[in-house]
Amino acid sequence: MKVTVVGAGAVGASCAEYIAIKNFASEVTLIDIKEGFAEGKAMDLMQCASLNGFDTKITGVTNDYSKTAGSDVAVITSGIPRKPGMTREELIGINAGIVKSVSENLIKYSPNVIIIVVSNPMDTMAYLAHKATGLPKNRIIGMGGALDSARFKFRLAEALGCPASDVDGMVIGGHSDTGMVPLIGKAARNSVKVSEFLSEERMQQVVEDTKVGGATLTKLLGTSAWYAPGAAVSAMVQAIALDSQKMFPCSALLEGEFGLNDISIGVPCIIGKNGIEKIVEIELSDAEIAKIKESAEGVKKTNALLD
Ligand SMILES: NC(=O)c1ccc[n+]([C@@H]2O[C@H](COP(=O)([O-])OP(=O)(O)OC[C@H]3O[C@@H](n4cnc5c(N)ncnc54)[C@H](O)[C@@H]3O)[C@@H](O)[C@H]2O)c1
Ligand SMILES: O=C(O)C[C@H](O)C(=O)O
Repeated sequence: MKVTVVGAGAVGASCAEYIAIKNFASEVTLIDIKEGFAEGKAMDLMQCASLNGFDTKITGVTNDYSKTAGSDVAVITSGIPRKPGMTREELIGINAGIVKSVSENLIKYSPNVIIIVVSNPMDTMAYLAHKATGLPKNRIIGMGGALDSARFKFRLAEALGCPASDVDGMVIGGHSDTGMVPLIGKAARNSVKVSEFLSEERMQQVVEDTKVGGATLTKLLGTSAWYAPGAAVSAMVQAIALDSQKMFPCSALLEGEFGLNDISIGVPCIIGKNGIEKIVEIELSDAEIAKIKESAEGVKKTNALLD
């Protein structure tokens, strides 16, 4: 499998590194607009091959899309990250133009590619990639929910005093500080609902900490996070490569699912060799439905800025 990662910055490089370490892809091409940057990152990563025991060939290229030809999967991380105090939505002015031109360039050389959109504001950027490319809806996947769910599990494990591997939980809705919907009522520790262990107040704290997970890290780091985002993307690419049929919440173009239309937003999806194999319409409580509808209104407001 050939994977292109657009943007060799913090998230792009982290994603390339995790893909290589997991050793499931034959080739990763990093592409960036900054002269020599992707080449440098690729060389640095390739010098890890003998140390970390991977065979994936990583190459870097400056803005030459012919070198991305024949990619099975492309990950778009190009664009600016937020600074402390900013929202993801404030990035739209710069990132929309980047994501549009990158998507168009990618499909010129890789007509069968599956695109994973990471750049923020991610749900709107995924929607834009659909509009710019006209690709079938299974082939454009927004990454947000996989990361938000990992952060939810981290916060749940912290509250429960247990390893994250004991915990199951999912975040749907928009990938924004206010729009995320952590499904706390369904979260469990080894099949036992977390409400058996945690007070209502503590569960609410977990929900709130999860929703501002990205902002909390941005404040600490001075820019947004990259390790968990890179790991989340690589897990999705792996599910495509191995046709795992694994369920991740992803930003998918909806046509009536969950009562929503003409929007890309986080919902549970089965990921396999065709990208989004299926959107899973899980049963939601009335409160959860109200929250996802409110979240969708927020995403639609941001989408309207594209016009
Ligand atoms: N969806 C998520 O869960 C998630 C998680 C983390 C970061 N992000 C987003 O990902 C994006 C990247 O974050 P980062 O921390 O890697 O930023 P970064 O600044 O470290 O890297 C971005 C890279 O994109 C490159 N770039 C800019 N325009 C380009 C173009 N037209 N073609 C190719 N490359 C181009 C830049 O030169 C830079 O190297 C941001 O928008 C950030 O908000 C999203
Ligand atoms: O928080 C951000 O701006 C980056 C990303 O969306 C994240 O959740 O880490």
